[in-house]
Amino acid sequence: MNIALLGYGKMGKAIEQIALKRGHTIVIKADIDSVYNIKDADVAIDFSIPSVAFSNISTCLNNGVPVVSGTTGWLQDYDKAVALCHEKKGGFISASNFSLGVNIFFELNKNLAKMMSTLKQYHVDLEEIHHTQKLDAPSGTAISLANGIIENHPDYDKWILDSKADNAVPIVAKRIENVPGTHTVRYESDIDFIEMKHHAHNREGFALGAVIAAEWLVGKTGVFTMNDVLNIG
Ligand SMILES: NC(=O)C1=CN([C@@H]2O[C@H](COP(=O)(O)OP(=O)(O)OC[C@H]3O[C@@H](n4cnc5c(N)ncnc54)[C@H](O)[C@@H]3O)[C@@H](O)[C@H]2O)C=CC1
Ligand SMILES: O=C(O)C1=N[C@H](C(=O)O)C[C@H](O)C1
Repeated sequence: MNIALLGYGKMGKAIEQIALKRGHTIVIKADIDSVYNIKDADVAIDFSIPSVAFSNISTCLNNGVPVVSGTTGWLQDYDKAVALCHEKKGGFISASNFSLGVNIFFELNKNLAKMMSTLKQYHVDLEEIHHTQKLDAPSGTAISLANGIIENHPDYDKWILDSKADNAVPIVAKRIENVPGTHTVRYESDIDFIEMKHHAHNREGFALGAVIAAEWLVGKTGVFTMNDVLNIG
């Protein structure tokens, strides 16, 4: 496949390595202010920055190029991207986290929330730790985990960052040099706690998942998630 990388930072470079190993060709490496013809690509993979993600995705969909989006922090425009994809009969996958491990963790989180939904003695907390260059907080993955709890536990209907409130899943965001991404879900009672943690050793899992999603998306029409790609959940 001919792949366009929209964003050639830490993730763009990690994706390039995996894509080349899997026999693909990188035809566009677009970063800030790059000029390119997106139609040169069979599929685009956007790992850029929150303020440009929607514009990059729109460029792809308006030109008939399927697009995989890993950028986080642009959720306010997600519904517009979905509408544009349907209007143009394009292909679009967005995920807060493309790694297989985190997608399994998402399912465990939903199941644990269901089990906890009648056990009022336990209270949930989320923590995410990322490198200090990260632009958004909380992480997209932490928001997905919080939503998994909200959908399955009647005591929670929103999330809150670095604070506490009734009916809110509290999320603490920490920034520490060189951490690729660590997420912890913890249920605490007066007697004990139960904790689930996903720790990425490096960015390889995110990059591999994004390339697998791109391979899967080509030739399909619609809006998809990683559950469709991995057939889990
Ligand atoms: N969904 C997932 O599995 C993962 C998502 N991410 C997300 O991906 C995004 C990128 O992460 P990193 O590569 O670590 O960040 P990064 O800061 O290393 O790279 C982002 C790149 O986008 C470039 N950029 C700025 N304007 C652009 C434009 N108009 N078009 C194309 N590129 C432009 C920047 O110059 C920079 O090189 C972040 O939002 C991060 O949260 C990161 C890892 C995994
Ligand atoms: O910015 C990152 O690095 C990461 N961002 C994603 C997120 O916001 O959840 C995924 C991963 O944790 C790495």
